[in-house]
Amino acid sequence: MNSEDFFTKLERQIQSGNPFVAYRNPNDKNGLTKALLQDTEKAYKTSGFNESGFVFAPFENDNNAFFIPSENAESITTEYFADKDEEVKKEDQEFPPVYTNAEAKIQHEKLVQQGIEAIQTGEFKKVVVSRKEDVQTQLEALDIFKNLLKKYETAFVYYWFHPKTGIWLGATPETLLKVERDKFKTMSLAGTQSFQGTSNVNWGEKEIEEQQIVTDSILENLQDKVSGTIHRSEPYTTKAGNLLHLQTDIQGILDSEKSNLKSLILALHPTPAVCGLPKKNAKEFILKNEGYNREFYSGFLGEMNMKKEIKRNSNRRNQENQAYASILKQTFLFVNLRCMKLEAGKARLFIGGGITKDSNPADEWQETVNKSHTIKSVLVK
Ligand SMILES: C=C(O[C@@H]1C=C(C(=O)O)C=C[C@H]1O)C(=O)O
Repeated sequence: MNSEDFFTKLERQIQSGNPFVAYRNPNDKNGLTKALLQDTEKAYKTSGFNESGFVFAPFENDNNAFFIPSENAESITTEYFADKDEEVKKEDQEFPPVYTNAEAKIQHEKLVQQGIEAIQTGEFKKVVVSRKEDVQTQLEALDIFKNLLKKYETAFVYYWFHPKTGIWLGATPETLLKVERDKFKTMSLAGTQSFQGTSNVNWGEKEIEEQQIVTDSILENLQDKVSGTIHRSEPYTTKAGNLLHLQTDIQGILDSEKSNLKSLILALHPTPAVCGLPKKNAKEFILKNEGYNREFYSGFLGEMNMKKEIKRNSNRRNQENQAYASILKQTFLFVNLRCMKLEAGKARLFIGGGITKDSNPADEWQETVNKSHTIKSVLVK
């Protein structure tokens, strides 16, 4: 449908108070933006991950993953492209004043210091600590969503609403897991620096080690679930908004006797990109010391066992050019980063960063400030 109709439908759904999700997968060449509109306010949960729909899972508590079942939702799509002129205008815009709350800074630096000390005593090798920040905004959620769509073509952009979770929006650069037939893809993403006009940059030892920990852990956790070798790229620099990260692409073939979607999710989530290593100790540290509830930040979300129709010609020389369609199931999950929870006039931002033995508390604070720009820049008209 055309974009106007798509957004009108979405507006009606918002008014109805029933759950929905609207989203666009990264780098979609057609700008394909989809929505699933649930027809009742019922809360569906999944713990088996074998249903078809859109899943929205928190950082912690495996039995609390919400989902919108395909069979109980209307599916609509549109091809939405950013108006380039409008986009340029946005790029020119100043970020809202950088939020410098002295107390928040002291608190975060203290948390980082605690993390470093726990690493020194051997509790774990890496931990990801985060904070929340509340920002005023006059914008409606739908306008924020449009801003995200316009600004972040390479990210997974979404707008989720459920009466039980509230409104969440984000633009995440991180794939948790993509599965199509027996092929899977994931990534190791860590290490951050500000984008200063070029992606041709050097990385320090701290960032290289921090990202290597994520790669090694993903490879180890997937080892007994695949058939044959797991392929991985060299680490490379990738751009996400105003930031650069180190990324390694990981892919392979699944062994269907040894794995299913649930076992893969449990093996990966939460990766050391958002939790730490070893997982258990790092998670305990986070839950005990962060001092707030992450809720769905650093959880995961996306299409789960969604039917996808592949059209292809049976024979190129076929004069009738008859198309044959085959249906396959696709899962495309992302880590919920660079996100916010929206309440009346207020956006709660969630931002974190990985701590290793070489971390510096003041730098880690600055990293969270830089990361918060991804979201802050879409909260202005
Ligand atoms: C935890 C976040 O990001 C993660 C942590 C990173 C880091 O520590 O350098 C980089 C990318 C993400 O994997 C966040 O954005 O909140």
